[in-house]
Amino acid sequence: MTLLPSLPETISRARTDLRIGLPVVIDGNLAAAVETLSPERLAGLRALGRPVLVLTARRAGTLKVPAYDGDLARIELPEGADVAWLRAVADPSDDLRVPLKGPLAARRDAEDVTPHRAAIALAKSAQLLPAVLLVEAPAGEIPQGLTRLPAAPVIAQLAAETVLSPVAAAHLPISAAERTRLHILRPAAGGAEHYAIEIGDPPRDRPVLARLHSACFTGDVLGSLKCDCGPQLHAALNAMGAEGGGVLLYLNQEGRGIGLANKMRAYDLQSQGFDTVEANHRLGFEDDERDFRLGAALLRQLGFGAVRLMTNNPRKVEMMQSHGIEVAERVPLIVGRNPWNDAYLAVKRDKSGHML
Ligand SMILES: Nc1nc2c(ncn2[C@@H]2O[C@H](COP(=O)(O)OP(=O)(O)OP(=O)(O)O)[C@@H](O)[C@H]2O)c(=O)[nH]1
Ligand SMILES: [Zn+2]
Repeated sequence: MTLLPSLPETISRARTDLRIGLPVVIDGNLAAAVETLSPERLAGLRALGRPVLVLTARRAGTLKVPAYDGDLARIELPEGADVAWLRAVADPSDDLRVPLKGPLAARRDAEDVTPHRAAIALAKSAQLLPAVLLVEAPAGEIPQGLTRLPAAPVIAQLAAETVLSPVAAAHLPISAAERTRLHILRPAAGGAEHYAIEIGDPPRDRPVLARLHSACFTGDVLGSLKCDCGPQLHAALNAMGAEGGGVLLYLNQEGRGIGLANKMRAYDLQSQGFDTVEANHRLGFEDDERDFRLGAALLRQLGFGAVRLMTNNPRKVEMMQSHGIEVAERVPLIVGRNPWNDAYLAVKRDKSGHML
């Protein structure tokens, strides 16, 4: 291990840089997150060349801008475009109040957009709006002291962040089972930690009752009626306690991987009439940004090879099976329905294929 940062460590630094408003350097381009960009740094980027606003095809689609790069759109900045203009284009919260944001001209020249793709992937990984400003800096004019990253390896690394190291574990009596052990595991690249809640004596020689539970602060902690996460969490723990053994993976993939701030943006859009999928798309995200390979890696790391998976989401079953975990049974987990989440559950059933 040299004293210099590895690629995962550099990515970890880059996430923080983007979140505090610093640009990063990707293959000679400076890239900054629109969400945290200051007027001074916008001026600094403009002094280097002609910045372009990079959006995902999902966000571009809601703005009626063609995504000539397939999954991305590179939008020219009109004269005088300031931080407020950039934010209004990137953030959909005002789309209905200020519907016309254009005209927006998208670049269609065949430049290599790998740096643009890496910048968007980093913004998503930093749980920021997936909108970045990118400018090619003339050689020799890249400011010293900024985090530098290679585009293609960043994309590959972000897609493969499933290596976790156990950090600590302890006995934690909970109401569902007094013999419970909480494990904390940390990814190599310094991203969010994830937890494994081991109930009783979960068998490793036969399919174990298991659940991959995605963090939901609003549901798990505040008892939100907008979703079914809280009741699912406690029903799963209680079932494992009653059975004398099970494992619940608590994956920090809040908001189906977009983070709590973006989930609250999505909730605000939902209060304007969009459904959960439309809201994610309007923000520039996919329906579901989670990487369930994490769950399979965690189960294997804890010595489990076969599960009876408590879920209504067939995609979780498929992902476990395709990543080496035998799913002997899908155990339905239909709880917590109420008038506030009826429509949400219906969208999960009708648009995301959940078995509800
Ligand atoms: N972006 C977004 N995320 C949501 C919304 N409602 C709940 N979530 C998140 O969705 C995740 C839970 O995923 P769900 O789709 O409800 O259920 P699932 O985990 O895929 O499937 P089950 O195993 O059956 O629970 C949690 O991370 C929640 O924070 C929403 O309206 N928008
Ligand atoms: Zn929830």
